[in-house]
Amino acid sequence: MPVKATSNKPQATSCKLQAPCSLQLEVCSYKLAASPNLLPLAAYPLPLPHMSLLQVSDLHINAATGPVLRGISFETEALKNIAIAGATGSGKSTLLKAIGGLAQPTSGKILFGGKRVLGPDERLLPGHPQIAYLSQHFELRNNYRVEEELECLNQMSEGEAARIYAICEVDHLLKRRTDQLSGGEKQRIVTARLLTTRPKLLLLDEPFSNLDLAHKQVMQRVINEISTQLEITCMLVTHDPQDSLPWAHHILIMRDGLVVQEGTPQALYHHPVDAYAAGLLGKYNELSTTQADALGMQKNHFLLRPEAIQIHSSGKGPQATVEAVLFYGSYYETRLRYLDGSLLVRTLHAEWKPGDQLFISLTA
Ligand SMILES: Nc1ncnc2c1ncn2[C@@H]1O[C@H](COP(=O)(O)OP(=O)(O)OP(=O)(O)O)[C@@H](O)[C@H]1O
Repeated sequence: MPVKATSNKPQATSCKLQAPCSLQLEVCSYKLAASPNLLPLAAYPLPLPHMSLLQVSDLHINAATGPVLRGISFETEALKNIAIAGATGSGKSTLLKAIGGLAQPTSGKILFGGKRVLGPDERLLPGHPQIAYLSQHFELRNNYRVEEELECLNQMSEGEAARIYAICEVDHLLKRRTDQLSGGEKQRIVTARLLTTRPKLLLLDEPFSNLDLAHKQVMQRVINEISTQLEITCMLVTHDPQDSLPWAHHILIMRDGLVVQEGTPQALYHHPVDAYAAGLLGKYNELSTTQADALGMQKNHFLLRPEAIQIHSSGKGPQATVEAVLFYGSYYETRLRYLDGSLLVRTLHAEWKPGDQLFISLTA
């Protein structure tokens, strides 16, 4: 019987670093039965090419209110784009924070380049030197120039930093004050600031959630360049399948603190384990037995994507009545009344109107 994650948010504490400048770190604090002792700072060698970049094994995080992560295991290689999808409260942010050393595991292991990632209870300064976490709640100091903000964590030469600023499309903003920026510009500056610390893994927590289409497209371009030009592995939490499907090499589907399915975008889109997984990656129809039988499908219960059904104005086969036709720019969605339920069908053209009787079949 799965344990439901609670709806209480974690205690996010802000840890202000003073030197060389202040940076907000989001650290999750959980009440643990026993906190491990402080361990000495470890050396962080780069992972060898044959090694997994990241290995998460049986990761559990318990909050005072109940389990948040309940035994997560997966591994990934360098330069594979990983997307994490899941309903609100399924544990996506907590997983990212644990990977970044910002949330303390209750049990289980996170290895980065073969070495254990220490949690915030085990390090004086929470976080991992080669893992950067871009929070949904990033901050810039007020009344500073962008170039001053960017200097604060910079470990790079002038030329290298200039490349980062160009990739993040902030090079034209360097002389601006931080209170004269849009949300999207601020986000790219925080991203550039993180990149000047030379991370090997960049964790992006819903980076598109507050952006309009134009800023979103810029950020998508920036993220692509970060992995291709800078060779930094990116892991992205997103609610939108339009962000994850074309970008990811591998997707993790989370539910109630568990990874319930993982695989390539194609495998997950076409073969979801259940309606929950199907719904996270796009629209779907869940056919009744009657509907499935009439379409010649064997199973009692069947999930069908809207584009897996064809509409014909004449012919033979099951009939359906048009209820609504919705225009989405590059395609139409037609809602049909079909036997004991409805059906959503995606088409490029729509020559029919509500009330029309049509024939349907499965796409070959
Ligand atoms: N420190 C904590 N104490 C208590 N509950 C917590 C704590 N951290 C997380 N939770 C709970 O665990 C669940 C998972 O939270 P998390 O923020 O990781 O989910 P999420 O999938 O990222 O959600 P969203 O998509 O809304 O950002 C939520 O129900 C949250 O309230």
